[in-house]
Amino acid sequence: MRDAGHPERSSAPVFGGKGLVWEGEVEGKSLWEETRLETCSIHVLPWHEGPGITEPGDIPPTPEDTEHPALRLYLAARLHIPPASLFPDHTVVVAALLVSPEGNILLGKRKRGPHAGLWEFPGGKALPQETAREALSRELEEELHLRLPDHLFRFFYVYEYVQERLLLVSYLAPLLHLPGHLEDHQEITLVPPGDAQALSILPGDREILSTLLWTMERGWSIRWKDDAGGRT
Ligand SMILES: Nc1nc2c([nH]c(=O)n2[C@H]2C[C@H](O)[C@@H](COP(=O)(O)OP(=O)(O)OP(=O)(O)O)O2)c(=O)[nH]1
Repeated sequence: MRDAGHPERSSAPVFGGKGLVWEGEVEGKSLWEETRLETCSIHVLPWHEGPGITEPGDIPPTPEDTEHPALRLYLAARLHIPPASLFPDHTVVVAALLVSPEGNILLGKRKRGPHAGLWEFPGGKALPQETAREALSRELEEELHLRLPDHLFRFFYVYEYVQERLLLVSYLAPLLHLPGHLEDHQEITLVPPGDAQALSILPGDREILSTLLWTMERGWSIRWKDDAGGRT
């Protein structure tokens, strides 16, 4: 795994902070399941200009066709391209926002290391050859013996730790079952996203949560509705 604090790297931001992609819905159906990108409308929150919406047809076909880092990572996720391969000078960390049927989010309290005692989302560093889904599946299995559902990515948020050259990418997914094992965490909790902000968490996670609340205040639900492979 690459060292996030490598001294030879410059600290110029690629993002200038953060980026959000939220998939829209058509007739209540998550567009993640749509295979045709041209039918998809997504909300993008550029870090400088405020919220914006891309219309169907505006979405570039591949990550190479856009300079927009959040869109690049979003397209990589949809097209099963390893996210770390797009940003070879960065460490890419994938984190899962796992939502219970009640709408609570799962957090774990770190057992060891520099962040011991802090709450975080399950996840870890993506290996260069891994897709986001593969990296998350591996981390969730290793850390918590948790199975990753088929439904993923309706909320997709990128936070950059500029000095560390670390990109924290979060993906929303339904929590299918409770963890069977705690490897890296001393305890876990399930809390409403608003309450999670009162816990001791890392800066990137605080941004993720406040952006999640921002979207929820605008009526975007974090709960899964139904259909193939998901649950209500
Ligand atoms: N897992 C996780 N890491 C986070 C979160 N928020 C956040 O800023 N980070 C940062 C902390 C670390 O600098 C980095 C992840 O490191 P990690 O230690 O979890 O990665 P890893 O599981 O692959 O562990 P290792 O093999 O490098 O020890 O991302 C989060 O919610 N979950």
